[in-house]
Amino acid sequence: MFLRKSIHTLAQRYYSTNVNTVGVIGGGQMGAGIAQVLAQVAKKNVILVDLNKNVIEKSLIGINGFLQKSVSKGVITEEDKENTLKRISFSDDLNSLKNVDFVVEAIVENTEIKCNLFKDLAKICKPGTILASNTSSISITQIASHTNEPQNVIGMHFMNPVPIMKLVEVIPGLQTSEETQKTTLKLAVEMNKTTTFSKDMPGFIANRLLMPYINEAVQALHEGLGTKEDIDTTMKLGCNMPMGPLTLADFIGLDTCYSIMNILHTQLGDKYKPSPLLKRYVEAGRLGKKVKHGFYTY
Ligand SMILES: NC(=O)c1ccc[n+]([C@@H]2O[C@H](COP(=O)([O-])OP(=O)(O)OC[C@H]3O[C@@H](n4cnc5c(N)ncnc54)[C@H](O)[C@@H]3O)[C@@H](O)[C@H]2O)c1
Repeated sequence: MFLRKSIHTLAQRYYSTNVNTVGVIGGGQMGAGIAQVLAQVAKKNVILVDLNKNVIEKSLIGINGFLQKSVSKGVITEEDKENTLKRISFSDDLNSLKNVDFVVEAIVENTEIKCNLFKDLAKICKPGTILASNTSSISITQIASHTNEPQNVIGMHFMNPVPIMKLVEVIPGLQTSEETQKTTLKLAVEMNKTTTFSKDMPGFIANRLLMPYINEAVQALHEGLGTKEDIDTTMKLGCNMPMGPLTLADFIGLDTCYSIMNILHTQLGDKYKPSPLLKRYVEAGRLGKKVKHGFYTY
């Protein structure tokens, strides 16, 4: 562990950015994880903003719980935990981001809501602030067109759970500058993440490949090809997947899966049509693990 920590400290020194304070918008499962890693690993000051005060409370409990587990396992010290928590502040007011150097947006996967948020951010944040979106599928170029500095807008797609998963997909939009790309890559290194680049196409690389697989599993369940356990166990034990596709869908959030499939369907054609059963689950509010009820009950 010592060696790994030293290599990371060296990489951080070599690649460090001028970013001191980062605003994270959306305190759901992704936003909370991004805020934690920014504060814990990259040692940034973080302002986590969510419109919903209950979510803010839940994020704090979640981050605290994750850090406490790491202390119990001996991965970090009690002091590391306290210092991480001190670096994160919480707000329900977007104006609290007026002095940040970098923003990571992680709100609901909805094109109109994201575009409106970026329009507001362009008015609130100081000129030169990099605005990154953690969108799973929405065009970065389209989001950027709602700001007055599209060169500063970029996709920074983290994987779930953020403190554990190594990858960040980086997606430059049509007008994203080299400078914005460099700073984003450096920030990802400071967070101890590995990066890949994807063209700004629906779903980028990860979800262009993953979502049709999950959707097909839902369709298989819809057609009665097997029970949910049959489908998940077949893929887990038969194909060495770390978890079955329906369990994974519950983990991601069925609303998020459905939104991504809709973007793929609208922009890439009928091959990507969401399964009617996925739609039904979303209509029923059975959104997966985050609400304790999806294909499975938690
Ligand atoms: N869930 C995943 O596995 C995963 C993985 C990678 C990327 N993403 C992407 O990350 C984003 C967030 O996903 P999530 O799973 O964390 O969703 P989530 O439903 O857990 O959280 C979304 C949060 O955004 C907040 N919110 C909504 N509108 C807001 C606004 N205008 N201002 C401030 N807060 C607002 C909501 O209160 C909620 O807390 C989505 O774009 C999703 O596609 C998700």
